[in-house]
Amino acid sequence: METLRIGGVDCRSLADEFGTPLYVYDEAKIMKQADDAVLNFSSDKFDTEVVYASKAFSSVALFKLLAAQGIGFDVVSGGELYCAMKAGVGMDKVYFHGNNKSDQEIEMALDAGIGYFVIDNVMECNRLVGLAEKRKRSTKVLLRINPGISAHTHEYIMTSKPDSKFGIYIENKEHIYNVIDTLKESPYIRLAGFHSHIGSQIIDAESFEKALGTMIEFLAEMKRSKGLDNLELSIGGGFGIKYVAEDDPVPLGQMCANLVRYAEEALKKSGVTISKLITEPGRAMVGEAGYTIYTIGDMKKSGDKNYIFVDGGMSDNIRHALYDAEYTCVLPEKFSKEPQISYCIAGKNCESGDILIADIMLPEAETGDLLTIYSTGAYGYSMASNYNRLGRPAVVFARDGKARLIIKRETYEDQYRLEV
Ligand SMILES: Cc1ncc(COP(=O)(O)O)c(C=O)c1O
Ligand SMILES: N[C@@H](CCCC[NH3+])C(=O)O
Repeated sequence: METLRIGGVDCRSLADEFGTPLYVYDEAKIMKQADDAVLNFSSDKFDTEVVYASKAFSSVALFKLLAAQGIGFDVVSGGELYCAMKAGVGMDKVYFHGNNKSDQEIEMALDAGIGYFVIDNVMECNRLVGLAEKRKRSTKVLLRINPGISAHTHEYIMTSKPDSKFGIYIENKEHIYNVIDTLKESPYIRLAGFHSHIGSQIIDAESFEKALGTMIEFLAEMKRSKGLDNLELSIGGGFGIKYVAEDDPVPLGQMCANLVRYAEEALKKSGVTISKLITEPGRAMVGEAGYTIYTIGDMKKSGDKNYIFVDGGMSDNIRHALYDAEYTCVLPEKFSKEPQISYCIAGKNCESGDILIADIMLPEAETGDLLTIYSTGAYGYSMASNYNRLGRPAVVFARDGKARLIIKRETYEDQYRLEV
């Protein structure tokens, strides 16, 4: 029988061995994305580094896999940093992001000897300088600049509007100079460069080029006004992936190659140099490699909707409820049957918005069938919750016909353990 295999393992075997709902990653797909990014993000004019934005999905197994490919890590919390530490990744390749790092998180990162803090605002800069001095720890810093580029994506995941909560707006020279001058005085902290990130799931290459061009002009201005040159520049991540048939994103490797070439040309024109160009893909590294397998439970017709209820829902994937995100799915054991019925795929959470796919044509479904949603590898598990006290699913890596558990299913007991 024709069926869907992930990493060479069929969905029924995965469901029987690990239960459902289940997150499954095709390990070879992740490695290919990592390889493509590292190979194509390179230049003979400056150093380059690919950093994985681990908010998309973090786990010790994944961090080990990516570290072995030479990739660095963007973390935004003590928790993500802890995961990187447990995976034993090189701390010099860790970048600590976030717009409200606590003192405790800053101290943890300083003590761990991370490579870079990406400073979000003036207050954070002052706290970091004070804490580094108190602990006698040195570190490098990138300052996050909001270049004010509006990219075509969902409003909730744009980060570069002038009033965005992230970074310092490019026109706010008072705050930018304040950070630069403060860091100049610090014996422990060195300003290594600047960072920008314009949003997520951006499909048009033009927005990235605009942001890069704006940041290079900004570097030229910093050279003129502050004598800063040959700094590092991070252009963030945000590269879109394919969720549904209409999505046609530029492949990650191609995007990386284009951005490097664009940067080389823009730098030449503007007369500034950089020592390193950094990019931070999250979604594009893991999104399309991830699948969620559910078991179909009850079904019902309500109004003109044919509901399929699955054994998970917004608690394991909130993206449709939050951003109207679209997905596609199959019944993996009815792979070769003609789609003939329009279904609404809903979860078991107690919320009307608990929908995973609003409308999709599938072959006739029955209770007990498996249902597999594609491209759930980014911001699925990482944004999962315990709503209604459903446990987070297990996560599995599959490769060459073998599957291995990398995160256990959360049990009632796991939740009860936190009670006092
Ligand atoms: C600072 C920063 N870098 C990188 C990313 C990764 O974004 P994406 O997963 O869209 O590639 C994000 C998230 O949008 C981010 O906030
Ligand atoms: N979590 C979002 C994107 C935000 C990316 C992080 N700044 C998503 O699922 O698409």
